[in-house]
Amino acid sequence: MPPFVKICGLSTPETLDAAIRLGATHIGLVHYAPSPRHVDLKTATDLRQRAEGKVKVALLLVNASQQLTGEALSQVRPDIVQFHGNETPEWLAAVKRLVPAEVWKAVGLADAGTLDRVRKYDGAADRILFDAPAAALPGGTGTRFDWSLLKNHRHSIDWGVAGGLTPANVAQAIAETGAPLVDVSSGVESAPGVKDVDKIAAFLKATGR
Ligand SMILES: O=C(O)c1ccccc1N[C@@H]1O[C@H](COP(=O)(O)O)[C@@H](O)[C@H]1O
Repeated sequence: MPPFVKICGLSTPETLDAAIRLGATHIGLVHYAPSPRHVDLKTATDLRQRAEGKVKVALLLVNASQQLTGEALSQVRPDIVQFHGNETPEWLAAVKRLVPAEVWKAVGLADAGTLDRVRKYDGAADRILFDAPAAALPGGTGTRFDWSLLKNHRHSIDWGVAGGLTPANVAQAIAETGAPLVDVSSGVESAPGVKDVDKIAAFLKATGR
């Protein structure tokens, strides 16, 4: 059974429609001003409504204030909120009590010890997304981590792999980690923030979707 596939950082109706048509199970909208994939809340809401009932929509936030988080979630009404900064388990649990959305937490996977430390999110998050450790930006940089850290990985909640995935390496990432979900952003772009439909197609094909 192929993993779930999330295409993150979509910002136009055309690329959103293509991702859905080509078989993505999830799409991501980035609301984080420093990102080249940032969309304002009006655009995020329009794209979310366009995708309604066709694919699961994640809204990605990074260390957003309480006010911004509330505004974004009540306006966009995503299926999933993906926290990609230093958000605490307590913060995730508080959000989960308030909104009817899945809560995901991205974590930079630097070493085997991270796998133990990340268990603090069990119970607060619905899914852990393993990504490369944060660099200039906390994600979306095309940097991969050592997939062997996830060999035979078992987790009590759902999880997935992100970071530096491309059409050329995603099959290997799936084979090495057994990830139930893979997430890609810059690996399906022709320039930062510009999604490439041919690369999205190649990526989905390589996952078995
Ligand atoms: O996509 C972004 O611009 C972004 C900005 C800030 C935090 C996370 C971001 N994207 C997420 O990072 C992973 C990895 O991206 P990439 O495939 O290595 O480019 C991506 O899957 C998004 O979920």
